[in-house]
Amino acid sequence: MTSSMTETSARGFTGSEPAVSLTGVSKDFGHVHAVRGVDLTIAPGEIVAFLGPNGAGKTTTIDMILGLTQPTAGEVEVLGLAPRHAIARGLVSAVMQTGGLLKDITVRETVAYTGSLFAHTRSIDEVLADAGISGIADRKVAKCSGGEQQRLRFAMALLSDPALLLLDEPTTGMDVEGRRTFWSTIREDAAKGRTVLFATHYLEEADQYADRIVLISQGRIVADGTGAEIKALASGRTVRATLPDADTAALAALGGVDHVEVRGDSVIVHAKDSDAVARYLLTQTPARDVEIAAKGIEEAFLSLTGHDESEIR
Ligand SMILES: Nc1ncnc2c1ncn2[C@@H]1O[C@H](COP(=O)(O)OP(=O)(O)OP(=O)(O)O)[C@@H](O)[C@H]1O
Repeated sequence: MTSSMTETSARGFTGSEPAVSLTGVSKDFGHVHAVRGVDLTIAPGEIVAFLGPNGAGKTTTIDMILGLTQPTAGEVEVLGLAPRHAIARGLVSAVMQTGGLLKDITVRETVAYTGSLFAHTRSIDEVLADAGISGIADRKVAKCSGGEQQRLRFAMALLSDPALLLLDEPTTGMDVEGRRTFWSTIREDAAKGRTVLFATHYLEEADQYADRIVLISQGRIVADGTGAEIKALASGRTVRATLPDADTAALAALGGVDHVEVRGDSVIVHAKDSDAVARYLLTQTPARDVEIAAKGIEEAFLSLTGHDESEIR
């Protein structure tokens, strides 16, 4: 056990409770059902990606874990405590996407200023080193790249030595190299035992940096597994064609077809063997405008949410 985790236990967290426990959690904003009946347990030390398209409910769920918003129904526990209590004990920190930095002070001054707001914190040099920004400690925030500013936010989040770190789309706007450096810093730190939950739109990012991916769509968990398991769901291709009155049963019966959908005059077929579908459409039907595309994550969500939930869990 590291000294930091011993210190964490002194704040009432023994490490035996789940880092995050959501039971039947829903959140409505008026008539918008942002989160619908989510059950999720994250064990201490896991690195979990919340993967989902725009509006899936990722931020709303993270906000509930942070105690920033209350669920309409269900229960949220963080390290066995109500979110607000866990935050008050410094057990949870967050790295959000933007905002919160003063441009005219240096990186070190920013961390020192944040540290001065807490009663007990780790040393400034230690968190700068863990976030990989000791070398730019005297640089003005305004002169830091987007990636460096995110690592500064990460350093600030490390001051309380949280057991749980939440990151909401932390690499938005960063280039590939910036992303890689940012994530290798996070992973190195997480290896010491910190639990990390991050939201992302990118399957690749989730696959590379998380141990487990929770796929969320329209407020529901539609899949939960390793990167390889989730990638298998997102593999295959989509064949689209203009075909009024498509015989969906015949299409669904073709080998390797996962899902058939009709939208107006178009038919959309998700399939492992797209050639067989295209051949069928072009030779056996009056289909026009046949297009084949790799099934991206958005298509995977569509095909997943088109299934009965019990089939894909
Ligand atoms: N304060 C609010 N008032 C009304 N509707 C809201 C509010 N916050 C979120 N929503 C709605 O709830 C749904 C889920 O939003 P949320 O921000 O959680 O999704 P997300 O997965 O984080 O999306 P993104 O990737 O775009 O950040 C959306 O339909 C959104 O418009």
